[in-house]
Amino acid sequence: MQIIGISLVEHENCYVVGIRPEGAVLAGFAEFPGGKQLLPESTSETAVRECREETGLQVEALRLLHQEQFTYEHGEVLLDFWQCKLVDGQSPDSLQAPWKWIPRNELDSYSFPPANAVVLEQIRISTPVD
Ligand SMILES: Nc1nc2c([nH]c(=O)n2[C@H]2C[C@H](O)[C@@H](COP(=O)(O)OP(=O)(O)OP(=O)(O)O)O2)c(=O)[nH]1
Repeated sequence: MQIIGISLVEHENCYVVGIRPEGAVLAGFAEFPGGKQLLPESTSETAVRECREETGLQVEALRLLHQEQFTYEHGEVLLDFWQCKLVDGQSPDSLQAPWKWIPRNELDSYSFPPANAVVLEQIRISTPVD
């Protein structure tokens, strides 16, 4: 099973969202920044590292919002979804294209992979952190 760390980066009621590229598994689906755990890092470290590598944003992980085990055709994954915020001094404008800040109430209009359903509902009913 693959262990995946994912960043749910919230800032002023918006979240960082991308579209999975051609050639990737689940190409064309929306995604939060994340990827495979590289031992010996923890999944919160994975989430922070992948966010920096993929989006240019330096974030800190606040808490594990949800853990989801899911079986895709390409294999079984364990997804750790970490609620994250920008570190002090990190401008939201540093977000690299094609990633975007998407308002919470617009997340519904994106097609995320099925393993994201529960965490998306949690985000929908949660209170903004800042
Ligand atoms: N990043 C990300 N992956 C997700 C989300 N939802 C979801 O089911 N996944 C799945 C798709 C993949 O099976 C797995 C992430 O693996 P990946 O292949 O993108 O990881 P990676 O960036 O380390 O990949 P690579 O460098 O080896 O290509 O998690 C999500 O919101 N974000």
